[in-house]
Amino acid sequence: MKPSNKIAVVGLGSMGYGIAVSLLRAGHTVVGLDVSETVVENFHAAGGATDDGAVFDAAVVVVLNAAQTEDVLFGADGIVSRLQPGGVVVSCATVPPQFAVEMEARCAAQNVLYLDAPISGGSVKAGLGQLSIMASGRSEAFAAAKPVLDATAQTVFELGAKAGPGSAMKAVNQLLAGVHIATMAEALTFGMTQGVTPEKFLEVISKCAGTSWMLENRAPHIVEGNYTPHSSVNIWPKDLGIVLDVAQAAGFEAPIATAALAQFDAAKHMGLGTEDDAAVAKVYAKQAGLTLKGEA
Ligand SMILES: NC(=O)C1=CN([C@@H]2O[C@H](COP(=O)(O)OP(=O)(O)OC[C@H]3O[C@@H](n4cnc5c(N)ncnc54)[C@H](O)[C@@H]3O)[C@@H](O)[C@H]2O)C=CC1
Ligand SMILES: O=C(O)C(=O)[C@@H](O)CO
Repeated sequence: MKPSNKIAVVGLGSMGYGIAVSLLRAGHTVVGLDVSETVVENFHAAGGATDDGAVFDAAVVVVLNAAQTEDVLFGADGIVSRLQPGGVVVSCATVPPQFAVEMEARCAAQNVLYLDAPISGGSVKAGLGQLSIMASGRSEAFAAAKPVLDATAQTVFELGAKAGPGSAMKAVNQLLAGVHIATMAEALTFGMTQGVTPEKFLEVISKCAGTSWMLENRAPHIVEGNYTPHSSVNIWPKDLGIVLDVAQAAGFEAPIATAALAQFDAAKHMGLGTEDDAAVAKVYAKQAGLTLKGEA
């Protein structure tokens, strides 16, 4: 790609918005696309370019799931048809590995490269251009995506020469991440039954061996009673569903991931799907008759 590239970012949510801002900061011309007009307008105000209909060098796709990704790539006005020959799709949503394999083949049929590029680090690191990216794809896809990766990632793991291994590694991460969030909520509310306040839990356990990245990232949301979604409850039935589907296909039992999924499913059924995933604590609080900050 040229020094200043024309890049589309499709999906300006918790992760995509920060990715788009990081690309702007690196000097690229960035068109932000989303079904929400409000976030598109916000991105324009932050320096996003107007879509003039011209072709893109790269499209970074950061929508929620596989169905949305497929629609964005190949549906009506699909972004693949807007890429120049040899342009690249950087596919960042968490999707099943086999889906990534299929998208790579369909892109190749239209002379477009595909990088399987799931992300980790949360919305703050997305905005700072400090994500970890678990990437796999052809060397040409890595080369075409380099300006995007340089602007958005602290660490790019090159996990294979075809799509699939990137998403497989992301599934491994999601097994841990989902279990860690649910376990943090379980321990925090268990502590409340023993007179340990959420504030004291966060202060003490974050400095002890039971801590985790997710505990330190998500427990403050419970302490503050602020469930504005940085990563929604709805992500977890999807991601742990992917984990368990992959596990089942491999003949592998994952009982702890299964238990965590049940807690996120319960949160979703309580109407908490669009809240921050720390709201899984409300499932435990309800069962135990506890009141969390911000709850009536
Ligand atoms: N939030 C997080 O901390 C992390 C999320 N992820 C993954 O990244 C992906 C994005 O996650 P979030 O940003 O949290 O989701 P989000 O729900 O905040 O953002 C998704 C955005 O895509 C937009 N969208 C949906 N369909 C569209 C379409 N057809 N065309 C244009 N825009 C469309 C939505 O309006 C929304 O703004 C997911 O696959 C998630 O699992 C990965 C790592 C961290
Ligand atoms: O950052 C990650 O890795 C994650 O998948 C979570 O923050 C889930 O949304």
